[in-house]
Amino acid sequence: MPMLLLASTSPRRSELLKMAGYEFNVTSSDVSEGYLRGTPPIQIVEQLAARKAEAVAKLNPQDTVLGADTVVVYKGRVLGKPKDPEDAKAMLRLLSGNVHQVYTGYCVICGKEMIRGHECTSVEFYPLSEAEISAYCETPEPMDKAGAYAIQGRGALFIKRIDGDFYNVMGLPIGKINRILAGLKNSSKES
Ligand SMILES: Cc1cn([C@H]2C[C@H](O)[C@@H](COP(=O)(O)OP(=O)(O)OP(=O)(O)O)O2)c(=O)[nH]c1=O
Repeated sequence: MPMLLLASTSPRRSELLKMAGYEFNVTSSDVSEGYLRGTPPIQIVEQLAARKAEAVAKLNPQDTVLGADTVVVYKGRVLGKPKDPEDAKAMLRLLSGNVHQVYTGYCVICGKEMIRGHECTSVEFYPLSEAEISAYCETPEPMDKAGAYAIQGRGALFIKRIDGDFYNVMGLPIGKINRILAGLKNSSKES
């Protein structure tokens, strides 16, 4: 039976799909997250999401596959996951007191159909003290998150304002994805 496959090991993406009532399997795509310096963020997240989905779809052509990728962008600088706690501190110093954008690219592949796109959310941080940044970076929370914070975790304390989809910041714009998946179901019923 055709399945929904999430081409992502991100526990947050699984959590959001589960919350939305989907039954799915998780498959790691093992796609390298490299991109060329200077590539626009929209291109980065859409291409990486497509690479992740394509790698899984190739091995599971009968299934519907969802890939996604999230980056944080501050003044044109693309911040992925920090390399180590010092890198995480440097990212948070940049974001402190400022507005940044979070881009999540997504790609859904179902047979010959491929739907890709992105969602952008603006996030404003309160000014953070050096003590706050250091204490946060002693916890594991920032290490596997783009921009070195988790809006859904203790990083919530940094947030002054957001403009856009909260779930997009967590790694998956679930409302939009649900509409795309529902559209696929309806179009397969019609044909
Ligand atoms: C900004 C932010 C990011 N994140 C997470 C979402 C993503 O999981 C992660 C960015 O890394 P990604 O490379 O998008 O995803 P991933 O490595 O976790 O999973 P995979 O490559 O297998 O798809 O940062 C949060 O959980 N909360 C936040 O507030």
